[in-house]
Amino acid sequence: MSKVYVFDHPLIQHKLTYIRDKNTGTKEFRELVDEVATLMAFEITRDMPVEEIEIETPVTVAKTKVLSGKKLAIVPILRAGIGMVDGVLKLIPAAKVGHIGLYRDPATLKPVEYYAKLPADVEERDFIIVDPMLATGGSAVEAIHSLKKRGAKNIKFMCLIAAPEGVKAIQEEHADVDIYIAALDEKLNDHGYIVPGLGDAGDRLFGTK
Ligand SMILES: O=P(O)(O)OC[C@H]1O[C@H](OP(=O)(O)OP(=O)(O)O)[C@H](O)[C@@H]1O
Ligand SMILES: O=c1cc[nH]c(=O)[nH]1
Ligand SMILES: [Mg+2]
Repeated sequence: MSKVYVFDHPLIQHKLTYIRDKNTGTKEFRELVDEVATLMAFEITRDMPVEEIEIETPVTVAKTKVLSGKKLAIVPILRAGIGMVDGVLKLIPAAKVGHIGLYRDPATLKPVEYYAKLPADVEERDFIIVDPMLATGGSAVEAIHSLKKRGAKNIKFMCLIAAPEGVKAIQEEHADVDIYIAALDEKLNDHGYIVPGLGDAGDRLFGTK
């Protein structure tokens, strides 16, 4: 069963409050999403493998640790996932970036894939899918299928706000994928929006409404 990690760090919760606030404008919304993505990347990389090397400090020779070079890729679900990419890359600049284009049909709420481009060495990489919202879970489940179909084996899913329905959908379809969220909200409304949520993440990031 997928594990669910809720990052309830005070800095993340504080910034999330202003992300949720309807009076927060596009510029500030984008900056805050970027900052929270960096803070979440710090937590999500806690289990990254390290190896010991020997270096010389100005004082002596020391055995010390560096990342062991595990290959990573970040995959935003277009469009809204784009808002989280730079924040993650600040901490993991060597990661490659793939893209999965999905939109949720407003009538059926089903995801429609319109684009997919991943790094060539898919099978050698660990993947972090990023998207601010996990609502019905349709988009996340489809994006994970899309990555697995192309050879990805080790996948994590990271989002800002999740509804219980979305968490359940990933757990039922992809029990091997752990879920990392900043807040677990109450429910979905009749239009499939997360309550209390933050509204439409893509529109708020890109100013399209
Ligand atoms: O869990 P689900 O019910 O599938 O909903 C979540 C999806 O909805 C939003 O994307 P949207 O379809 O609004 O596309 P956009 O990013 O282009 O705005 C969001 O960014 C997720 O990808
Ligand atoms: O609340 C929601 C649900 C899906 N997509 C969004 O952007 N917001
Ligand atoms: Mg949207």
